[in-house]
Amino acid sequence: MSKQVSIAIIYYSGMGHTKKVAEHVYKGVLSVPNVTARLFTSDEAIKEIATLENFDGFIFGSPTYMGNVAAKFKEFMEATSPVYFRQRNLQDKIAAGFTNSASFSGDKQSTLLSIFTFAAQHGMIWVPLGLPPLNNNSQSTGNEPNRCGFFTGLGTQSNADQSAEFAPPETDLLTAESLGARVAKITHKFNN
Ligand SMILES: Cc1cc2nc3c(=O)[nH]c(=O)nc-3n(C[C@H](O)[C@H](O)[C@H](O)COP(=O)(O)O)c2cc1C
Repeated sequence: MSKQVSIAIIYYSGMGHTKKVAEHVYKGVLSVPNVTARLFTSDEAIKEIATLENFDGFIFGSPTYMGNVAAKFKEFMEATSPVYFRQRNLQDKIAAGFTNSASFSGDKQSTLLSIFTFAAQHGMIWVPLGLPPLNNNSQSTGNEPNRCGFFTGLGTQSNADQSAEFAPPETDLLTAESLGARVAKITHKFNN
């Protein structure tokens, strides 16, 4: 019988949009058999930092604020340093990332690269989004999966004048589920 694996989704969200994306990542993870998952805010993760080594895979998410991860998410990143950087307890775990912001680009790539670098410093194994960007030709409707066109991780877009009740749109939430399912399947394969 294959071993059950566990995934932690750790995110920060100031106004709820990134939280909504995180919840759909979580839903995608749970769609895969023999996988358990837990959603942590970055503050919760800081308080329970010693429990993180029990997870097999991680999906990190932050809104893009001023072209990078939010300061509160950076606090979490730095909190892992004394505990894990020297002990290498997160070495060889699976990792992926997502970010949400108001503009289609909005410098989201910078945020994804910060999350990637964080994972790399811990020796984690990075899983990119794995979906082609289809919103890039004259036939595109703008509702394709990965409509923001990122490869490194997931980028979602929430209109600046819409609350988390209305943004990001359904297509981004489905893309988030796809990332969750992909990370769950790869974590499962890697550990079995
Ligand atoms: C301090 C601050 C900085 C921001 N910087 C950016 C930015 O660099 N690029 C962008 O596209 N949107 C930017 N935004 C917009 C947010 O990314 C957007 O509102 C996002 O949906 C917020 O996610 P949240 O509800 O999870 O906090 C910024 C918002 C704030 C409050």
